[in-house]
Amino acid sequence: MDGCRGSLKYSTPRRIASRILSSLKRGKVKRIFVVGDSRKEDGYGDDDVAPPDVTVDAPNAPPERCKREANLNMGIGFCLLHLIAESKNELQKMTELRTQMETLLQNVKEELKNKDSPVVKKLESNEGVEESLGFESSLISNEVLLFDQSLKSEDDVPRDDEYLELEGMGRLEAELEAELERLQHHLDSGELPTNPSQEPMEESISSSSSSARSFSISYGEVIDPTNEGQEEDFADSYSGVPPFELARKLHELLETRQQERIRELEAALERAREELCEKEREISWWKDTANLMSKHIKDPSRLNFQLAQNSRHFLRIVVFDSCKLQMAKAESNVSDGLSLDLIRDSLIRQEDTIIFSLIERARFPLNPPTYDPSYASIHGSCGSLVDFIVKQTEATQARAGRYENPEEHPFFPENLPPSEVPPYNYSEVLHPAAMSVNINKIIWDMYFNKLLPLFVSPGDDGNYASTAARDLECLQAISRRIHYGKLVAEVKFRDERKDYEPAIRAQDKNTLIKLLTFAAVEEAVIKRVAKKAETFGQEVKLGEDSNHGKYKVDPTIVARLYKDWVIPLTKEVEIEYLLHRLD
Ligand SMILES: C=C(O[C@@H]1C=C(C(=O)O)C=C[C@H]1O)C(=O)O
Repeated sequence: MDGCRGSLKYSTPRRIASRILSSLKRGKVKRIFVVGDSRKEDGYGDDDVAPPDVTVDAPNAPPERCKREANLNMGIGFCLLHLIAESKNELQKMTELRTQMETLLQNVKEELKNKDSPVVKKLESNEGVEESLGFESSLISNEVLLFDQSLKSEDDVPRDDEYLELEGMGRLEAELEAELERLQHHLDSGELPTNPSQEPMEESISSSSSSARSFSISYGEVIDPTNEGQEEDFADSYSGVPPFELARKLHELLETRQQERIRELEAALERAREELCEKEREISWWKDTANLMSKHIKDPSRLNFQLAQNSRHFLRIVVFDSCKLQMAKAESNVSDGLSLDLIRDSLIRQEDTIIFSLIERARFPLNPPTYDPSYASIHGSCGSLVDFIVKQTEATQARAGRYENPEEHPFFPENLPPSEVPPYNYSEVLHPAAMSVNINKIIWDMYFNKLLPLFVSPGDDGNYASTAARDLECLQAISRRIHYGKLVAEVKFRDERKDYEPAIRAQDKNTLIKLLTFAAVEEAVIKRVAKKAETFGQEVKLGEDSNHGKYKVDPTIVARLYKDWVIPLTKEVEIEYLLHRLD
């Protein structure tokens, strides 16, 4: 280090430049010239010096004045050459000094890495630190700082969250610069401080030392004093801002920066998690939709009430449009086989089914426990036994494709499973509005609360499950017949479109009922079902012609069923369907 100190006795390039500038200011040269950046360590050679740009006061000055100025310029030129040569020497020595300092720094680093090194032991044993070590420690801190800055310089533009840190780094730089200036001052004066107590830095040392007491963790290669005594001793032997203080500030800055970064990353992670959940929900939704689409889009006429209940709004719109298109095709096709006669034939045939189902149900007494919700508590089911039977049967039949047929309507459409059988190409006759017409709740209420008590005997024979199964058959037959009103309405609408359309547009139910009603047909239906009930419900005995008025189901009740409920509810379905026929 002695050699280093000796080499620093020379004037610095900065001082040389300032002398030149001050001398030029005293002269008549108006514009100054640049010798070179004195802070550059590699400096300029003679060839590197830019030619001085000298301008005299006036181009047409008297000859004596020009001569004086030429002499002055020459003098300045010689002076400059001399100074440049001195600067070059100075820079060379600075370079050597730097090399020596780097070597020394490297040695200290290696020693610090080695726990048994005498330097560390010296620090740990609180035997004081030589001035040179203080200087090197400062350099180490400086190097760590520069290292950090070099990392930051990878980002050309500092991020917003780095401004705080940059501010801190600026403070550190200022402190280091002050330190270097103090060093420069000593170099200029030809001596280095050997005894810190003689320096006018006691205050600074004192404050730095006290703040360094809170320093507990060393960063990188900075030496960490482990107790107060060490710090004080170290501060005593140090002439400027202690390396501990610089390292502590650097450490705090880095810690703050890392904590902020962690918080940012955690927030980003949380946001990403939420977005992921949302995406998963969306994917699951699209999967459901795709399943429904794949099952129904091939044959939109098979869309039933279940789809109307379960599918999402947009799916309804898509399928609805598809259905409308196919409806137009169906209407233009005269051979779709739809006629009032055929429909009436079907209704007549269904009378048989209804009457036979009533006869079957009449085999059992009322069996009240079948309808008592408190009678049985079946796992996974709530409600009565008949509720359980109907729900389970409908679920099974739904999987078997029953409700793919537009003529079938479930009593519990909620949460019905989809069909698992290959689709059948049912004829596309009805308007899509048919999907939303399901009056099974009314039928359910009518059947259990009004009809059933009329045609079954009171009593309890314990056959509740069979009783419920027979009830379901009656319900399904009656429901099928009543919802056939959609087809009746469609055919009548097509036959007399010009009469129906104004009433539909006006949503005029009374006019629609008048258009739909055929009183003679209704009367014939009622008479026929009564006769069928007599025929189907008679006791057939060999050798006897007369039944003696005993029927399995009272024919008058069957007639009443049709008169009071089946025909009116059929017409209600017709009206509901027609009201949306032009949607
Ligand atoms: C079903 C028809 O439409 C209406 C309803 C009837 C019924 O439900 O049986 C009978 C006659 C009409 O009033 C039809 O004309 O056949």
